[in-house]
Amino acid sequence: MTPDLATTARTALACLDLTSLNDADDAAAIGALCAQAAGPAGPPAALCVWPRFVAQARAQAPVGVRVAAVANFPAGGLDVAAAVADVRAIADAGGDEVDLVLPWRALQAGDAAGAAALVQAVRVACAGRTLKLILESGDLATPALIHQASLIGLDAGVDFLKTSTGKTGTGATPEAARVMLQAIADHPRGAAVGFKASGGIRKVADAAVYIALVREILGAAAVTPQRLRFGASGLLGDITAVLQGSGPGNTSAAGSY
Ligand SMILES: O=C[C@H](O)COP(=O)(O)O
Repeated sequence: MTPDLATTARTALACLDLTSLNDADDAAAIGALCAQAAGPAGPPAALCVWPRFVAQARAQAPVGVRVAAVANFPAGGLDVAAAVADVRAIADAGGDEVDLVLPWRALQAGDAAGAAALVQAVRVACAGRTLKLILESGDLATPALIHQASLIGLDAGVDFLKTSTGKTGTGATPEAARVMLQAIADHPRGAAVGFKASGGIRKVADAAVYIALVREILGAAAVTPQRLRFGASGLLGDITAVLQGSGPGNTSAAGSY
């Protein structure tokens, strides 16, 4: 049975990494993000910001909302020391989660070992924190490369596979999501790994597509913030509109998955 739009909106909110990763971000922008997280619809799963804003987000986010920050972002280079420095800055500022960009261009060029080495080094550097690996699936483009990138993350011990930075032409696609989800399902540690759709997700109807894929491939029990996230800078508005339009008593994020 297809969940109704309000149920989908509640699920999307509970699994939302409310994101602000603009070059022009300043303290006011992060303050506004934290205010959004405390809005009438209810709290998201996390905030996702630049490393320099982790301390402010930590101080201003509603209780229970996790703080994520990006590393090796957005370019996804091969500089291990710089990526590890990003992680250390996030950890020192109290961040809970790291969203790391895979060196996807290096992978495309045939340097899978170099890409894997950076992910492995970051996994060690952020031990104890949630690590999401951004594959930049829209640019990897082929199922074979998306699958290879997924295995790099799964073998390195990441906690989530994430589609996109939202900074290149193509963001999340159902086709790439299916490849990533199947890689998770087929991997020995897959039961402990989640999926994060990001890049261009603006409507609850967009989120419904990925919720259905997670339910189909990982099972209904995986449709929780522990195994499903949405990285989005422009989804909360539609979530709020759907929940407000669904009548009184439907503004809580708690809801069936
Ligand atoms: O998760 C991180 C992405 O930057 C979000 O992409 P978006 O701005 O298209 O929602």
